[in-house]
Amino acid sequence: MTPLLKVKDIAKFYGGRIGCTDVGFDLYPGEVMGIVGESGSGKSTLLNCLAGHLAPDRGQVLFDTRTDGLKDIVTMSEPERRMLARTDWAFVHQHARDGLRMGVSAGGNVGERLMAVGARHYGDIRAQAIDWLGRVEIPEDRVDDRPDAFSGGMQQRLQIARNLVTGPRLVFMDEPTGGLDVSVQARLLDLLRGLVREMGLSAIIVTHDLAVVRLLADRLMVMKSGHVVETGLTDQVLDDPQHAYTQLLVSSVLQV
Ligand SMILES: Nc1ncnc2c1ncn2[C@@H]1O[C@H](COP(=O)(O)OP(=O)(O)OP(=O)(O)O)[C@@H](O)[C@H]1O
Repeated sequence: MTPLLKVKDIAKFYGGRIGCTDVGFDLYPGEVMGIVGESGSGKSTLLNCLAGHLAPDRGQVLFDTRTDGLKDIVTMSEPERRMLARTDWAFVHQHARDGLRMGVSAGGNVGERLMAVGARHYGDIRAQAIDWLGRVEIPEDRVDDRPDAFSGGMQQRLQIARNLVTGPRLVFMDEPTGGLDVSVQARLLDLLRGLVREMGLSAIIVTHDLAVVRLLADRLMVMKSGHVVETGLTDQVLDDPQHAYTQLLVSSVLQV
């Protein structure tokens, strides 16, 4: 099987400081990869390099495009990358307002993504938007409200609807439950898990929360100081960590 994403020897430096280095892995269709590590370990730098938001200093990020097979997104033209970001990719930001248009209604936020991939019929777009609001547990009568009128959890669910409505093949998530109350986090995690399974999504999830990866990720990559120190199946890594740093990470969570 061809990997959906093939990452080869990625490195990004900020002046003399390491952002991330020597990162390589394959992600197969339907697979969810978690990236964990303490603050400053390079998770966001790596995610942004993978999603085409940041140009790495070295390496390749090959994506299995529908038309041309594996193509390096690092050397791809900007319009091509933008097209991918609108169609096959989705990016769920930690702060919903970074991924939403705050001046546009909830229905408009979801519908806009559909229009970006060519939907034109107003009635269909509105119906699909309402259907997706329902899937993320936002009542239909809130469709014309702006995101500012929503709670943090609702905003995050709206951002997820906006991202998934076009059926992307790869979803990048940056701390999707960060900054929310614990009870809201649990509900959001449940919802995300359901959607990921139902849609057979491939995803890369960055988080410092091991509970998030335990629930969502098939595989785990542990980062420290810009390097990957351990990879493996999520349960294996969390239940039997091999690297001293992973052991510390797991035990510090258990003590909470
Ligand atoms: N724009 C930047 N300019 C200079 N150094 C940066 C920049 N962004 C990140 N870094 C540095 O790169 C390293 C990795 O940072 P990064 O934000 O990727 O880590 P992280 O694991 O995502 O952290 P957090 O969980 O706090 O977001 C850190 O040493 C950080 O200080």
